[in-house]
Amino acid sequence: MGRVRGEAGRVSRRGLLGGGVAVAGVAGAFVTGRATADEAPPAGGASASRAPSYDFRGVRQAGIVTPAQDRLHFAALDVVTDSREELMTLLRAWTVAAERMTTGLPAGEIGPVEGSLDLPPDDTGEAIGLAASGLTITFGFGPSLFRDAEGRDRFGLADRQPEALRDLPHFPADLLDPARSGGDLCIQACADDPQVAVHAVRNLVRIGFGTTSVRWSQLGFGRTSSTSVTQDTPRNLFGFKDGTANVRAEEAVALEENVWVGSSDDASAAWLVGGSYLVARRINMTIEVWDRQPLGDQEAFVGRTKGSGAPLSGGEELSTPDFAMPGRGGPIIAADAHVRIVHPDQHGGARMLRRGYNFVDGTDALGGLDAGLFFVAYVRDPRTGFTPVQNAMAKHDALMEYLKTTGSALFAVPPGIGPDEFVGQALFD
Ligand SMILES: C=CC1=C(C)c2cc3[nH]c(cc4nc(cc5[nH]c(cc1n2)c(C)c5CCC(=O)O)C(CCC(=O)O)=C4C)c(C)c3C=C
Ligand SMILES: [Fe+2]
Repeated sequence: MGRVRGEAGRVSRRGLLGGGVAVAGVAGAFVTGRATADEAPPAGGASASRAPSYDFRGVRQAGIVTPAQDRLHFAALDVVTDSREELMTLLRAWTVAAERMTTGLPAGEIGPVEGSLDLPPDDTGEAIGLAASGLTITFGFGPSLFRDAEGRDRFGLADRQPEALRDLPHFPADLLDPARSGGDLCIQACADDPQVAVHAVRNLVRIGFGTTSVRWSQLGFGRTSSTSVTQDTPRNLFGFKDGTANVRAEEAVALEENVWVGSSDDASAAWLVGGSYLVARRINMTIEVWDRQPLGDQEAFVGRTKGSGAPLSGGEELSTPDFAMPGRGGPIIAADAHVRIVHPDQHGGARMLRRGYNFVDGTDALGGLDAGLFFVAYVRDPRTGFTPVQNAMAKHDALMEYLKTTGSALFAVPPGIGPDEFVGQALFD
């Protein structure tokens, strides 16, 4: 009791342990490896050894084209107040905390162990000694933030609800758990250290106490996409390279066409221009059944080889698939192969920026792994960029026999912010 508050706000998490260099403030922290969300990644990518940090402020929110980090903690929250002011206050507080944590600082300026012994700390402490670890925090707004289930305007925002921001349709073969679906707000925290990602979400949830409650959350590991040409293609839990044909940070034109909301897209959503839509789908994979399928069948279902990830029509991983090449009794890339069904050629050229993660949430009642892909994709318009692709998959894709979608949500992700702005501010102006 009576302990004097120190200058913990001026000390990095590493500095708190005494093992690192205390920094003079946010601007000076972890300069090495620092990048803005729109920049190409620092040389070497987001390797833990270089421990880069990414600016929270910028033209775009970080965590979209940022080279996909290894770990995810995703949370969907419901707003439990009716007050627009309280919602804005929360977004202001989240902005301050997110900017600090992505720099490697504690969530609050007092810090986890420097404050009064009589008060709860303004940071929970489990990231003491950990670097920024490439942490990005990306915020989104769900359809239910604008209108409740009865269509009532909750916060005076209804006339700003984008046309495209409606609940996703119920797709054939969806087995959705409402408790794992939807949400007024979302937080996507990605980092190369799982504890840093969990710390970020935990502290934002703590700050939101009384204004928000967590609806559902998902941990992920082993990114299943590359979002930069500097990254190797990782593998999903079926053992296949995943992310080969993804939209990359370096593809400026493709990003404008497929990922960023344009100025003429929606008159009621000027606040979203330069942002994107985040589609989240929790897809269980029946691992044990898949593992009993012959290698040749597994490759036929995907349309690529399991080893190199090359299309079955030949070449290397990055070779263009030849969907017309004949095979035995039909095209060599089968009519129901995943890469054929979802290919942009089948969907008016629509591409998406995939940013999903593997998950294993223990075992189910039958002893099988409760495991799969937490599919995350950023699209300019889900009505053209996601829904037709998902519908085609649900109806025709050979992979579907091994998939069960248990959670689903859509969020509008506002663009980045300048100095003194809070995340999503333009929605309230
Ligand atoms: C509706 C969109 C998609 C869902 C849902 C989806 C689920 C899903 N995908 C894999 C495995 C792979 N997907 C691959 C490519 C790929 N997938 C989608 C879309 C969805 N996938 C797209 C648009 C693409 C790219 C197609 C192209 O442009 O060629 C691949 C191949 C490698 C790659 O390009 O990434 C694999 C493997 C699983 C296991 C899965 C559900 C659990
Ligand atoms: Fe896919």
